[in-house]
Amino acid sequence: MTTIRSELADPTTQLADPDAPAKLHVVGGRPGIDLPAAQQAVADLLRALGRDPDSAHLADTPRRVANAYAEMLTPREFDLTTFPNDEGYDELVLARDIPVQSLCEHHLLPFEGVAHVGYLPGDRILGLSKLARVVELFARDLQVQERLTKQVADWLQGHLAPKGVGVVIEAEHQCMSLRGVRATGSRTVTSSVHGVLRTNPASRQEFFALTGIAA
Ligand SMILES: Nc1nc2c(ncn2[C@@H]2O[C@H](COP(=O)(O)OP(=O)(O)OP(=O)(O)O)[C@@H](O)[C@H]2O)c(=O)[nH]1
Ligand SMILES: [Zn+2]
Repeated sequence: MTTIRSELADPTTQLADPDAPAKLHVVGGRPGIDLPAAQQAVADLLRALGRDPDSAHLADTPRRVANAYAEMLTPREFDLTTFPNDEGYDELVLARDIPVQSLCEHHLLPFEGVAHVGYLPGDRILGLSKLARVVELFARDLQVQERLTKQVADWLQGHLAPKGVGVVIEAEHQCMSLRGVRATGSRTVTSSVHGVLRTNPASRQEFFALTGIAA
């Protein structure tokens, strides 16, 4: 099997061709994280909040916080493994309840929930774990839920070229529960669908029914 490298979120490499490589190596980490600068910024923030970052209790906090943000903003790399659809499987494949953990770009607070990711295969089927890996690829970023949902759907459509793709994300935003409106327990639902799942009402309805969301 061939492994090729893809820039993060580059949708140019098609795997729809049966002769295409069976593995696409997807680069994980994001450029631009400067840990010493982040550490200094956390120390400055603590000071601005009236805390003493040099006190015994807080001495290691800037390092921990900088590392925590770096980890939360760095998706793991993986191989997008596909197989020929030799059996001509032509029904939906749906992975439900994939954990989603991301950071709201407005408040730098987490939003967490689940994604339901489905596709209608074309010439190739996808290793099942890869649906969760693609969710992580875009979730480990500063995000809004709408963009995250669309990026996962667009990326799968671009790289796998299936007959259709659907993504639903249900998440609770800590910026809406810990602070601000304090609407604890409210979950936001977003969706993005492509191909047959968008254009064919019966397929669309089946997809949303399988996710548990009324179409
Ligand atoms: N559309 C969208 N909005 C989000 C998301 N995450 C957080 N927000 C919202 O972004 C908005 C930012 O609004 P602002 O009025 O600038 O910020 P704010 O004063 O902190 O707002 P409050 O949260 O209402 O106190 C808030 O309404 C958040 O709830 C998201 O994923 N998608
Ligand atoms: Zn927010």
